[in-house]
Amino acid sequence: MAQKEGKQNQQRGSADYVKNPHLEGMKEDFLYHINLGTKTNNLPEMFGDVKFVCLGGSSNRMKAFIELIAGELGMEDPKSEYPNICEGTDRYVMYKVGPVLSVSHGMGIPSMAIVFHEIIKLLHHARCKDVTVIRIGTSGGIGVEPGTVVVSKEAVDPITFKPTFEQVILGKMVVRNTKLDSGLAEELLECSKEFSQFKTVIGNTVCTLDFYEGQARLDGAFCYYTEKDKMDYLKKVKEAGVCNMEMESTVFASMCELSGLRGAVVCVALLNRLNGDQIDSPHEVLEDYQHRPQLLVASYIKKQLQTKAKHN
Ligand SMILES: O=P(O)(O)O[C@@H]1C[C@H](O)[C@@H](CO)O1
Ligand SMILES: O=c1cc[nH]c(=O)[nH]1
Repeated sequence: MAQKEGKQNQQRGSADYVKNPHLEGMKEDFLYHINLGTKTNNLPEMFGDVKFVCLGGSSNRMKAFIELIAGELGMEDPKSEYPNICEGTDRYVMYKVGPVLSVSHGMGIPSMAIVFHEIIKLLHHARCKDVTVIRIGTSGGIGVEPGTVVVSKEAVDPITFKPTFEQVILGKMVVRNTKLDSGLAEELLECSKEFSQFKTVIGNTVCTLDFYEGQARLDGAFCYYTEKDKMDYLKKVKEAGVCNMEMESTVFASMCELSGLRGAVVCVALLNRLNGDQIDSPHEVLEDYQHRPQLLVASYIKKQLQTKAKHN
């Protein structure tokens, strides 16, 4: 059942990020997986100034990102202490410096969806406005050099390569739109020009349910297809304008669309899947690759904040 939800699209930038009448009647909304609540914490005081939320799979990456942001914005903590706001739970981590929130989302669609529901409600309860959300991640490149940063034009499903995300709700299949903010993607691409040490491209991103069979790898625990089947599929993927594959972009984009949040997906390609499946580059090389989307997004945020400050 293709729902019309996505078409009722909210105005981007509006603070009305949640669309749930049930929330109003609740005594407390406890955001269980991030260990924060509307009664337990003063969310407007803690988060009311948030303008950027950056999400990425791993806890260490998101800690490194907040340190980078602190440096870029000249807000370093002399003691280098960036407390994990979600300390009371080990599901996700969250760091904040000025108007930037850095949050881990774990691996895969369900993990991303859970934390993003709670982040959207957090923004709502904190009465945040004009928030931009960016996933900074890693991916498998399709026909691009390892180390290339891909800014997603569209997050597409792995069967039809259309910008849709399917979710089972009340036992029925609901199809949601996953169109990303094209203006934001272009702004990020423009910003990437200052980084001559790596290439940045815009292209579609396939979102899968699995890293191995879901991404046509030959090196999983099970594989019931041939190398030719794999290459035929990856060729079709490439022909659909896809530059990379990862595991969270469609649910992320669909939730941006539903909430009205401006969203982008910026992932580095760790390898070119047309040349292999194993990610076996040296640790330092992978660290350097993983740092690239962070550099680009941190620079973008800095510029946006500087422009805003000039106009105020
Ligand atoms: O957050 P990252 O970019 O690391 O997420 C991608 C997609 C999967 O969650 C994971 C697989 O290695 O990498
Ligand atoms: O190949 C890859 C690499 C990182 N993340 C993915 O989902 N796939």
